[in-house]
Parts: sequence; C-alpha cells; structure tokens
Amino acid sequence: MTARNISRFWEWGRKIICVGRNYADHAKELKNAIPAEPVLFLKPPSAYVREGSAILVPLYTSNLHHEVELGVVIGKGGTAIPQSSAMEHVAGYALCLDMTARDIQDECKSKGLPWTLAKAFNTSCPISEFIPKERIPDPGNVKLWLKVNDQLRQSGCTSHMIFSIPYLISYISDFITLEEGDLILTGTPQGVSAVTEHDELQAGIENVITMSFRVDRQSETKDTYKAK
Ligand SMILES: O=C([O-])CC(=O)C(=O)O
Ligand SMILES: [Mg+2]
Repeated sequence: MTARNISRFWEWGRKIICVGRNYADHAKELKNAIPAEPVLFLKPPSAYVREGSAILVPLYTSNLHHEVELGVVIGKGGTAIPQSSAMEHVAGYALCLDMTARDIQDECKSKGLPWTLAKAFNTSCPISEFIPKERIPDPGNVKLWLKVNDQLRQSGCTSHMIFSIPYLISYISDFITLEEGDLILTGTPQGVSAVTEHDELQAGIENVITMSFRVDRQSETKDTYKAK
C-alpha cells in the first residue's frame, strides 16, 4: 500500500467546509447582511473537479455562478483548536471555485431550505494543484482573480475577509472536528456572475498559481430535481 500524500488531498474523500459571506462587498452584491458569525455549508468530496476535466452545468439551473476562493488544506486534525495555534493545522492551500446554482440557491433561501443542490453537485468544486504552506507566507494578504473568456470578473484580496483563517479554523473546529485532508473554502469577493457551456474560466492567486477550466453541459437527460 502506498502512503497517502497530502498533495493529492482531493483523493482522500475528506470534507469540504465552505464559508459564505466572508467578504462584505460580495455579501452586499447579493443583498445579504454582513454576518456576525461565519456562515457554513458543506460540499461532498464528489464535488471535486481537476484541471483537464470540465465544470458541468447541472440540468436544473439556468444561472450557474463562479466564486473564486482561497482553499485551506488541513494537515493536522483537531477539535476546539485555539486561534493561537490554528496555523499549525494547515498543510497548504489550493485555489478553488465554489460553483453555485444561484437560481436554486435563491429558491432555497426563499423557502428556508438547505443549499445542497445549489452548492454540492458534481463538479461544483474545481481546484488547483496543492500549494505547500511555505509558498503563501501570509494567506491573509493574497490577491485572487478570475476571468471568463479573458474578461476580468473577480479581483479581490484575502485581507478583506471578515473572518481570518485562524478564526475560521478555530470556529469550525468547535462544531466539526477537522481531519487531515479536509479543505476549507474561505468565501468569495465580489464580481460573481453567470457562466454557460463553452465558457473558459481562468483564475489565479497573484504570483502563486493559475488554473483554467472549461464549462460544459451535463450530457444525461435525467433531471430528477423538481423545483416547483
Ligand atoms: O453563495 C454565497 O454567496 C455564499 C458563498 O458561498 C460565499 O460568499 O462565498
Ligand atoms: Mg462561496
């Protein structure tokens, strides 16, 4: 048996914990209140998609949005981790997209239902290569950007996060035990917008990494989700 390698964390089948509304400009563009505590939701490991494969638009949405986010890869698990030692639990980072079926999310919000079908579908979590911790000495001050068909749509800096990475690790681990190989998506800055099939997405962490994905339509005709 070969040893597991954290640089292929997406193969481990661990949790993807997402933070929402962590940038005031994005909360504002969707007319959401600035949260007093982090807003959390989950994606399953089946949401991962790697460069070379396409992001598939679910058949039930007509408004699939991109959200570029810094991902934090957990290297050492823990429960009730204090903020002061939170960074010792980080193995590295990944550039991530939190693909969101915005129309479905709006509907779930209005009905008071969970966001699962809006956020957790197959290919809803495109990720870059693993970025070792040393390559981002200050994760609280990196620039994220995203282009659709060469047009800049999102450009933000992690210094504008409402809740810092140590705060998020500490907060989450009070409720959900963090395990080696878990990924935390830290929220998106403003500029989210719709993508459709044949679009080309490019995203980057300035001076660290870039990645690209194409968008395709789901080929199956099975559409079991009934919105009405
Ligand atoms: O769907 C949303 O707007 C919440 C979210 O994921 C984010 O802010 O990154
Ligand atoms: Mg998000």
